[in-house]
Amino acid sequence: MTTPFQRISVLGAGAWGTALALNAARAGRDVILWGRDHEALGKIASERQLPKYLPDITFDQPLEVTTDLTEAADVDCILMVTPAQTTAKIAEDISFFVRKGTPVILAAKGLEKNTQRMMSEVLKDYLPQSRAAILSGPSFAADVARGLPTAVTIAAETDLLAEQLCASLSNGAFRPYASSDLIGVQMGGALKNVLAIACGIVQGKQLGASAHAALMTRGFAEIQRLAGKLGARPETLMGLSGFGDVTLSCSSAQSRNFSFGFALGEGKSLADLFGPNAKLSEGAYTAGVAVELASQHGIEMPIAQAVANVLDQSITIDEAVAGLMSRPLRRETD
Ligand SMILES: NC(=O)C1=CN([C@@H]2O[C@H](COP(=O)(O)OP(=O)(O)OC[C@H]3O[C@@H](n4cnc5c(N)ncnc54)[C@H](O)[C@@H]3O)[C@@H](O)[C@H]2O)C=CC1
Ligand SMILES: O=C(CO)COP(=O)(O)O
Repeated sequence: MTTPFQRISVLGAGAWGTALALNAARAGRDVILWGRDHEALGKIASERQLPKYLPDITFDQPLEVTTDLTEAADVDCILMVTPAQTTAKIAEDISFFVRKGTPVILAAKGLEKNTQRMMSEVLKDYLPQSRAAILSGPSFAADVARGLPTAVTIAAETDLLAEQLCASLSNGAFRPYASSDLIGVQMGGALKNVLAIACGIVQGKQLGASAHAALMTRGFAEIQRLAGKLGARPETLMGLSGFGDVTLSCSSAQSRNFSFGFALGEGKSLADLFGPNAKLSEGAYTAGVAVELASQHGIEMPIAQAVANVLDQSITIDEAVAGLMSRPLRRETD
């Protein structure tokens, strides 16, 4: 039988970090949740609630919390669950305390701006003594926090480690599948957020269900092209962390990326959407990185390009739609 990692810390007490901490507790693990907001952590510990990120949910598990990174590093396994652009800083802050060989599961779905690094590359640079893993797949934090069922993929460099991590986090409502395709699992998760913004725009602008399905399909082809070029395995992209998460995030208003796009499509301004109470939309950061990577690798990603251009305000949504519809005709599978 695969031995689970018993003592687990979760770095990041937002929606997904808190949901994953609850999930690990349900799996029978000893969990400690690290965050920087004393007040929010206090509410999690004393009232079993996180109103800002998980409204209307009272947790079925008690959670131990800390603001001390040293304590959070003194565990058998770490889950890093803060936004992608913060992974480097947190990995750097904790690096002195993490023991050699500690598995670190990365759950952020994004690519780093400016450096274009995947999360596993960030980890290698700042926490080289750790063993990287990726958790990704169709999983809204609120669903997981409520204990609703889903399945995800956990990738690690060895099958044994991936299986151990799956055994550590699985419970009656959370079914992880093991993989050794770190690139495929993280690229699927990062790129689907860009496509979810595009699909939200189409819905918000009322371009119709046919446009939505066509965009999702062609966007998925783009994801397969870029991720495949970077080394992802095709079967990974057809799995939970690729097709599965595209299906979820591109068709549900529960997705923050989809609803960000929807609001844009309805005519909300970018200034409003990036305002002080803005919800995290990882795709807004990843769009530009995806386009840069595509250009470096000679890959066409017209939908990601259109999202990036709408976000940098170099074109309007109407121009983006017209541009996509007037591209030269070609074979579907080229
Ligand atoms: N919410 C969801 O349903 C899912 C989210 N994810 C991914 O998980 C990652 C985190 O997302 P959420 O938890 O949903 O976001 P969130 O916005 O709910 O929470 C982010 C948390 O990170 C903290 N944080 C931000 N900057 C920080 C810093 N520099 N140092 C320490 N803490 C910092 C915030 O205070 C907050 O507690 C994202 O990459 C997202 O794509 C993945 C799967 C599901
Ligand atoms: O990744 C997610 C679901 O699998 C969450 O998506 P959003 O960040 O768009 O809410």
